Amino acid sequence: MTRTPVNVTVTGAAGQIGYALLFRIASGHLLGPDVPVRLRLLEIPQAVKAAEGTAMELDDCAFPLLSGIDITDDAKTAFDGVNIALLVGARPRTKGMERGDLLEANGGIFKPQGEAINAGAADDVRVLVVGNPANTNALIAQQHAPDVPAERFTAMTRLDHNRALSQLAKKLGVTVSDIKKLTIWGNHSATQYPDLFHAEVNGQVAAQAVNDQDWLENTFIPTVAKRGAAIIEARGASSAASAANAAIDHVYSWVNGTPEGDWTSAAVVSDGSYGVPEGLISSFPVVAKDGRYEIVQGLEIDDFSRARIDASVAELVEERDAVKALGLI
Ligand SMILES: NC(=O)C1=CN([C@@H]2O[C@H](COP(=O)(O)OP(=O)(O)OC[C@H]3O[C@@H](n4cnc5c(N)ncnc54)[C@H](O)[C@@H]3O)[C@@H](O)[C@H]2O)C=CC1
Ligand SMILES: O=C([O-])CC(=O)C(=O)O
Repeated sequence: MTRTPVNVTVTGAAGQIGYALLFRIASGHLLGPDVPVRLRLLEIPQAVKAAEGTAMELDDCAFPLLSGIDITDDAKTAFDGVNIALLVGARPRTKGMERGDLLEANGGIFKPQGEAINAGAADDVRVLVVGNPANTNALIAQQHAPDVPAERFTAMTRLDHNRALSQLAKKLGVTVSDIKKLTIWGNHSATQYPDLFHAEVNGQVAAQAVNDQDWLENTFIPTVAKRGAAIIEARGASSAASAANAAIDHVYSWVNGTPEGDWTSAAVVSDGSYGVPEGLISSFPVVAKDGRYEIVQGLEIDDFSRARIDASVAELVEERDAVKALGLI
C-alpha cells in the first residue's frame, strides 16, 4: 500500500459508539476499501486504559488498512494533522441536570477541541459531531476554529435519516433503496422534522404513496423523532451500533459523494437557506460533491413543513443563545 494513511481521530473512543465504530473504520468502511487509516483515540484520563484495550483488539484483527493507533488524553495531540475528526465523546445528561448544565458541561469539551482542531488539523479536515446535543456542540467547536472553513463542521442527523428510511419502507412494503430524497430538517432532537413531501418512492412523492396523513403526522414523525428514547427504553442504553453506522455513512457520503438523483441529510452550517438563520448548524437536504456537502436549493416548503422546520430551528436558536449567554461562543 503506497497511499499516505488518512488520520482519523475518534473522541470518546472507549465508549459504546466508539467500540462499534473503530472496527468499521479500520476495516475500510469509512473511506473505502483502498484507503489506509491511522487512528487517534482521544479519551479522558480515566478511560485511557479501556481505549488501550480496544486498541489491543484492533491489533488482533490484523486489518490490512490500519497503519497505526495512537491513544491520548490530550486534545492537541489527538487533532494534530487530523483529516477526519469524529467527535463522539460528550457529557451525558445525568439525573437532576438541566439543559443549561448539559450545554455548559459540553462547552467545556467542545471549546478546547475546536481550538485544538484550529491549531493543528490538516488543511482538508472534516469534522463530524456525534456527541449530544450534537448540533450545538458542533457550533461551539466551529466557533473556536476560526481558521477552518465553517463548512467543515457538521453534526449527525444521518441516524435520523436512516431511521426514517426504514420506517417508511416498512409502511409501504418497499426496500430502503426504493426511497430517494428523504430529508431530516432541524435539530437532532425530538423537534426534528422528517419530511416525506419531497421524498420519492419509486418516482412517486412519498407522502402521496403513503396517502395517510394521520399515520404521517401521528405515527411516522414521532416514531422517528423519539426513536433515540425508544432505544434507551428497550435496550437500557442509547443507540450505539446504529449511531456508529450512521457516522460511517455520513463521512463516506461526504468524501465519496451522494448518488445522482438522490440526497441525504446532514446538519451543516446554514447559509440562510430556507429561512434558517445563517451560522446555525441545522439539518438540511444535502448532496455531497467534490468532497463538499451542499444544501439542496429551491424546494417548495408548504405550511405543514414550514411550521415544523421553524419549531426545530427555534430550538436551535434557543440552544445557541444559551451557550452564548454562558460565554461558550
Ligand atoms: N447524533 C446522534 O445521532 C447520536 C448521538 N449520540 C451521542 O453520542 C455520544 C456518545 O455516546 P456513547 O458512545 O453511547 O456514550 P458513552 O458514555 O458510552 O461514551 C462516551 C465516551 O466519551 C468519553 N469522553 C467524555 N468526555 C470526553 C472528552 N472530553 N474527550 C474525549 N472523550 C470523552 C467518555 O469517557 C466515554 O468513554 C452521547 O452524547 C450520545 O448522546 C448517541 C446516539 C446517536
Ligand atoms: O437519544 C439519545 O440519547 C441518543 C441519540 O441521540 C439517538 O439515539 O438518536
